[in-house]
Amino acid sequence: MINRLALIGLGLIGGSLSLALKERGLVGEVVGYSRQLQTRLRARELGLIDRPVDSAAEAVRGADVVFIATPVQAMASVFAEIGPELDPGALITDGGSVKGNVVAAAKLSLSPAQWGQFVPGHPIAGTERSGPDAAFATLFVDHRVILTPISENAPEMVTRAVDLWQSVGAIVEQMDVQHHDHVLAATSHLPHLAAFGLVSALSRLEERYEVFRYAAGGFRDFSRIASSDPQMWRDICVANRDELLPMLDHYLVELHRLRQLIEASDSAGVEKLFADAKAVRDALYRPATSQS
Ligand SMILES: NC(=O)C1=CN([C@@H]2O[C@H](COP(=O)(O)OP(=O)(O)OC[C@H]3O[C@@H](n4cnc5c(N)ncnc54)[C@H](O)[C@@H]3O)[C@@H](O)[C@H]2O)C=CC1
Ligand SMILES: O=C(O)C(=O)Cc1ccc(O)cc1
Repeated sequence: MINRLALIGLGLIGGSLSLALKERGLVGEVVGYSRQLQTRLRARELGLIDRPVDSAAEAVRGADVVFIATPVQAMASVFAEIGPELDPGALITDGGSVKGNVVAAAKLSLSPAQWGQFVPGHPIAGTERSGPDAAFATLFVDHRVILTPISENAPEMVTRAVDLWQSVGAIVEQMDVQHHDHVLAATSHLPHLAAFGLVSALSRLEERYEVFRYAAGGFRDFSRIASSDPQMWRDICVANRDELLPMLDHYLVELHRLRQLIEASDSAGVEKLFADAKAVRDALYRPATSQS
């Protein structure tokens, strides 16, 4: 049971965690801060928080759990601001999609004792929607959450972070920071880059209106995540550039290979590449029915 939860960043992720805890009766009071007053008021209206406050520092005062859910590049200023007000027993954790830059920012701003209270985390659950209105209580159910504990964490702090996420239905795994950023560059950051890039490229075509008018389901599926929040994804791509750029180059090599196969009218080569990719994708998602 959490007595007082401090939520910093009142959007999809922060709001959903709060709703999930509230729905289960696992939290006493939720105090919330988000940069814009309008967001704070809307979060209270929607029942995501009980008490809006005017600063991150004020939010963490007296809180036994602090959850930071701002875009990742905003977290450095949040850590700097909350340091002086943190309770010595508080669990500090976050939901940022990149862990390396968040961990570095926390280390820079927190005192040595507070640094051991910080258990970095990342729920692998979300949607393309953002803001307080996008939050919903079941977001984390049966989804993975990756924790990337640091060596200075007391085991009790890590256990509290694990319990927090398990209590809202998530499946918790642990890995080191660098490995997290490497893997997520491949499975999440690169696909978002590809979707934003495809929509951007098509939108620059002279015949763009016709192109989009005749877009089929495939375009809709592939491009959904290009409706995600631009600021959030700007932060992720820049923060994780060291892992993302080699992954992007790897993808470009594959696209170039595909281009060469098509240019050579190498039907067998194209089919083999597609068949191999289909087998991997089908094995991952095991379609209920096969229609071929
Ligand atoms: N959207 C998604 O599907 C997922 C997002 N994440 C991560 O969770 C974090 C939050 O993402 P969302 O909830 O989707 O974003 P969101 O845009 O819905 O909410 C973020 C909130 O933080 C506020 N904010 C920005 N700068 C701030 C600052 N300096 N101080 C206080 N508040 C500030 C924004 O105004 C906004 O209300 C990000 O780090 C993101 O990478 C993790 C998993 C999934
Ligand atoms: O909308 C989708 O399908 C997502 O992929 C959501 C998402 C966005 C960012 C994350 O760090 C994790 C999950």
